[in-house]
Amino acid sequence: MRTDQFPETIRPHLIPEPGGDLVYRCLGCQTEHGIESLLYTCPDCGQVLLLHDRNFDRLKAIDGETWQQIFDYRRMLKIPAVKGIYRYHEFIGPVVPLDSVVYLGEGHTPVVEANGTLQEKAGIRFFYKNDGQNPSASFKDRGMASALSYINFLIRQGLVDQVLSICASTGDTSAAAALYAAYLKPHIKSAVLLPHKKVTPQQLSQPLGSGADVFEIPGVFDDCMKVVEALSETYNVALLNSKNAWRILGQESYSYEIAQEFEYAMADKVVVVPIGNAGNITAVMNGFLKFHETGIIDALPKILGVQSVHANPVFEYYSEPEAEKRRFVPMTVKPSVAQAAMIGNPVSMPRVIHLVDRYNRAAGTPRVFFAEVTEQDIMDWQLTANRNGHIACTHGGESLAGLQVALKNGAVTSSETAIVDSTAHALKFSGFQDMYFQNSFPDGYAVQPDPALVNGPRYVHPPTLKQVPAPGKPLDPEAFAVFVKAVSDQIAGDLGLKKRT
Ligand SMILES: N[C@@H](CCOP(=O)(O)O)C(=O)O
Repeated sequence: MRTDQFPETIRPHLIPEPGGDLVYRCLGCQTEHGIESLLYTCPDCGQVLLLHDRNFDRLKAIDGETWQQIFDYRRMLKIPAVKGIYRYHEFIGPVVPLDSVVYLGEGHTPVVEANGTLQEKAGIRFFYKNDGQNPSASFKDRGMASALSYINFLIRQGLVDQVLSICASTGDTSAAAALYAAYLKPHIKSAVLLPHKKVTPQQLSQPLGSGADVFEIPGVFDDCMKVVEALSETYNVALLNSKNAWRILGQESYSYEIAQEFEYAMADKVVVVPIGNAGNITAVMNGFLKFHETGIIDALPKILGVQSVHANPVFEYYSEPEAEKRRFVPMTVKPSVAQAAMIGNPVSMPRVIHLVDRYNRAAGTPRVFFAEVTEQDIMDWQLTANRNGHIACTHGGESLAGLQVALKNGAVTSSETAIVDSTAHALKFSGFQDMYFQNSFPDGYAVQPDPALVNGPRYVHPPTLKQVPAPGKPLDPEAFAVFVKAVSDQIAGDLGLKKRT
């Protein structure tokens, strides 16, 4: 559709123009800092930052319904820069001109309703949002598109050049960072730090394939994060973890997409997200708060944050019912199948504390809840989901297991509708499925396979067969006919097939 074919009321807003007045705002001392250089913590007090639009109120001059139409009409545009997370430009990164936007196909991931069997088992109507269908197969691409678009903007203005991006990762962040940095070659090079042997082979292959410098460090993610923080304090590098507030802005698109997908009716919705470094739950709350403040959504949805009992510092913090008595205590994590969330000291914890409070106050009632789940339940629910036509990763299993806990303890009721986050592609974590099927989980995980969920390939080589084909060694037609008959008879027998009459 050409722009002159859109309704007149929408036309002036269709193609976003740079605007807004973004600053870093410190969550500790509230000081604001300019965005001309990349800041990760407040130079005055060391606390984490969020990006704040000092001119946010200008967005309220457009009513909520018109905004809804703007986003809906923008769906039809063929301009790459607004095909991804920048469809919500005014809320994601208003200062970034469209020609600086880096679009690799991120965002607008499918929202898939669970089939009847799975909904019945789960006891609630629910949808998976498959963020594994992003370019590097996780939700981190949303944040990288934002952070790298901003860096690209700085490069184009001649404010920076030859950037070295750096991040600590349990796998997904490094894959996303390396991918987006590779796209901006030669201006950006990337280096990633991974905890040695705590990243799946598929995830390790991703930054290697994108040409990043990959460093493996003894310890766990939290140790890598400390090294990355030290490097970013001492050297001229661009930190790409979600400590970088531009990452949070991009990940807010997850909330905007859910709102748009459900026609902006959020009153009866529950958004379920797993928590690791806590950047995602931060972004999800902040995103919904912005849409609520501008009247784009009718209400704030419930948010359910889920952690494994093996890495549950956020859950532990909120398990103290009296707010004044809560103390955050970083923990030492144990092995978890939700490996991307094996984090004991989430960098966004101060943001979570700040935003949970704001969210609940804006809603006028508690709307943010937390659940902890066992490793066993994570695996069982992941496999159950996938047996019902999904591609949930272990974190998708964790989210679904958390929804069960919330239904049992009454935080969520069966009359609501849940949107469950599968943060990455199931294939990144297929090794855990193998361990489950082969009953080979090391003791630390405490996972025992449910025989009803176990599966494995069956090798078919009937003993009567004298010859079988091999690569480059086809059988002669007669021997091949014997082979086909013997093999198909055995498979038909195994499957209990009846002959055609
Ligand atoms: N799960 C993460 C850990 C780092 O998270 P980030 O969002 O702070 O970058 C990963 O995939 O590495």
